[in-house]
Amino acid sequence: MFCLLVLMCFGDKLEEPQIKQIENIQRRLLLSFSRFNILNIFPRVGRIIFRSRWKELIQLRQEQENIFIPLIEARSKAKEQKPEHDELVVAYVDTLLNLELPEENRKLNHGEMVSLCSEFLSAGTDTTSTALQWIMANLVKNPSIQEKLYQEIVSVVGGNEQSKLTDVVVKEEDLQKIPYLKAVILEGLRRHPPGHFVLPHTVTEEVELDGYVVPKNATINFMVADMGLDPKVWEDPLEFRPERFLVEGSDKEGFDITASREIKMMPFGAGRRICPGLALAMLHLEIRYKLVSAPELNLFEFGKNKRKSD
Ligand code: HEM
Repeated sequence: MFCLLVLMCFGDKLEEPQIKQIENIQRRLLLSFSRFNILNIFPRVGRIIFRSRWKELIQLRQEQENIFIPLIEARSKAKEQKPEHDELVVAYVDTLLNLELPEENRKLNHGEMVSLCSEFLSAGTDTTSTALQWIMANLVKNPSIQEKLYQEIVSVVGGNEQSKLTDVVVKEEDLQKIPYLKAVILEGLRRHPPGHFVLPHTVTEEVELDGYVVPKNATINFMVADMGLDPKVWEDPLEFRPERFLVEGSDKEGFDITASREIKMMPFGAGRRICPGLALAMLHLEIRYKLVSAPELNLFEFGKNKRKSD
């Protein structure tokens, strides 16, 4: 997942040592997050009291810039050298290089681009892979669901008992014809959302909600995981039952994951701060799912073998 996002971010297939370097700095920054967060509370005093922690943060950031900026500059040069009509698959960095901030009438500086690339890599890796792990765990636990999904995929992409699914190329447009797969993924996100909360939000004006006054500037959050388990909204909420996401009397999946019509669950948040990677994540979850059916990692076979030995 991380390698894929690095490729999407910087556009070039990097060598493994370079990817490892990026991974290493991202991991160190992420793991130090809670230790550095204290510097955010009283920045001026914090810098003096926690001097060594501040120094460590500056060093890490410098290290991150030293790795990211050459990649951003390389991309900028490549774009200059290649005329517009040349085939250069658009990378996230390209969109940042093109971006003009309308209110300030300027381009992004290198520091801002580094932060945005860092956010892109961190926000998309563990979320998607955690979701995928829960979905796979539930398929192993529920062989009948696994079988139904397997049959649906085979019926769309072809293949029979002898041929391996990996012999068949699954195209993005095939995904539309596999609504049960989408339903399985939605059920995974309901039952085990990777984030139990959204990012902290602030109310811009005082509001009254259910008799409680929420003062202006208060930090608020939402219990995402509990929403998906609310028995008033979901029948047998603890059960893994993808069918609940299929429209009754049809084999189509018809759930609005953007929560724009109603909010029954919000694994990606809701409203204008909704996860900007939602569509990408859903695509990765669907595509990745099929990739794990490679013989050496065959989830379907794993499930079948397990059933036999049971
Ligand atoms: C299953 C996968 C994912 C889940 C469940 C998820 C969930 C979320 C949630 C709950 C938020 C906070 C929304 C809020 O504060 O209201 C968020 C924010 C964000 N997500 Fe995702 N996400 C996923 C994948 C991705 C991917 C693949 C990317 C990009 C590559 C991404 C990029 C972001 C960014 C940049 C933000 C911050 C947006 C902001 O500050 O307003 N996410 N995500």
